[in-house]
Amino acid sequence: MQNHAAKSALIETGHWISQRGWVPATGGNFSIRTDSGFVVTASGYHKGYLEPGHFLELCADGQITAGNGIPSAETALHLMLYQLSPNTECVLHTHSVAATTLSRFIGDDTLRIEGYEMQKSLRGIDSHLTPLHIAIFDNDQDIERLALRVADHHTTTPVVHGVLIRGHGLYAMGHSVAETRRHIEGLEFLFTCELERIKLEGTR
Ligand SMILES: CSCCC(=O)C(=O)COP(=O)(O)O
Ligand SMILES: [Zn+2]
Repeated sequence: MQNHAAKSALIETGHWISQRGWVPATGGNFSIRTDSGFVVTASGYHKGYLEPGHFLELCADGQITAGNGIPSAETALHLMLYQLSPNTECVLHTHSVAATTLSRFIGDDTLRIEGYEMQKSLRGIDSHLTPLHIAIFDNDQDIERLALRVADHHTTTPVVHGVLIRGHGLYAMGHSVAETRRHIEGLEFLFTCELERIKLEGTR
């Protein structure tokens, strides 16, 4: 994809994600793999109101080649996800209430989801009986260290659809912008269902 088309796709994706309440304030960041490297959102902007000037262009090794401002504070994690999965074309990071609270409630390092038809919204899953495992990493203000922890985990348990950062949000990935959006939407739905289920079970 060319840089111009990538920025347009992320602006439209930002509207869509923001309308769902998944990127409040300045939360979240987005990127796409391009013909010349990557396009990533600049740091500190509201992702529902992105403009063409709110992006940085990076070359394949992550160095800035064009754009104003500073790249997202979480760029290192985006770059690591592309490095781990050569077929990944887009990474979308959200700060939804469901992803933030569920990742804090689950004390384990994995969220296990099973029994939902909507698991089939994720690439490679064709039954509600196929267990879905989403890794949860403790949050860290040192994003390069966090990215290395994700890489270390990936060596034994490949990251396929995305990861949760505890008390922070979701990183979703896909082989196209459309697939990444479908993964975000499917995962957010599943997280909301799990939160509701946990709340209901508490009243039993
Ligand atoms: C209040 S948002 C805190 C930073 C963050 O987690 C995020 O997703 C946005 O950071 P960016 O530098 O990409 O704007
Ligand atoms: Zn974030």
